[in-house]
Amino acid sequence: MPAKYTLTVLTDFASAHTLRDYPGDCSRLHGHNWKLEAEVQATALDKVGMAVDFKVIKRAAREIAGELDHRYLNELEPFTRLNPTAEHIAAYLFARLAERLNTESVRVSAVTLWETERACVRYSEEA
Ligand SMILES: Nc1nc2c(c(=O)[nH]1)N=C([C@H](O)[C@H](O)COP(=O)(O)OP(=O)(O)OP(=O)(O)O)CN2
Ligand SMILES: [Zn+2]
Repeated sequence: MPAKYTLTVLTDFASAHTLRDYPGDCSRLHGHNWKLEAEVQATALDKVGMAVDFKVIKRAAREIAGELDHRYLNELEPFTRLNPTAEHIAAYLFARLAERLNTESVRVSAVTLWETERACVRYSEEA
């Protein structure tokens, strides 16, 4: 079995949302300090001995999360039509990160999105 390295970086953003059709108080405007864990897997190291520089992953995660920072998520695509649940936000962040970071030897393998200190969702596309 080939070697596999899993790298994880953590970033955060603050944003507000309302959950449409939610039968409870989350249907009212409220905010979260979201924590995003971006997980990247690689099977090879470069000549420095890195799978991928943490800085590269951090920059991508910060820039993409930054677009959601201090925003009302329901006003942003794709959350004008997709409910901004933790599940949908995690899937969105996964797709954006994969688009930016995936190469022949590096793949975004999972995104874990913490909505509160006690609840998170992990999104991946593993079989
Ligand atoms: N599966 C999901 N469940 C919930 C989501 C979600 O995105 N996916 N979102 C919410 C709300 O956004 C809500 O703001 C979170 O509330 P809650 O988990 O109840 O957090 P609290 O810290 O306010 O509640 P405690 O009960 O004190 O932990 C709800 N569910
Ligand atoms: Zn919420």
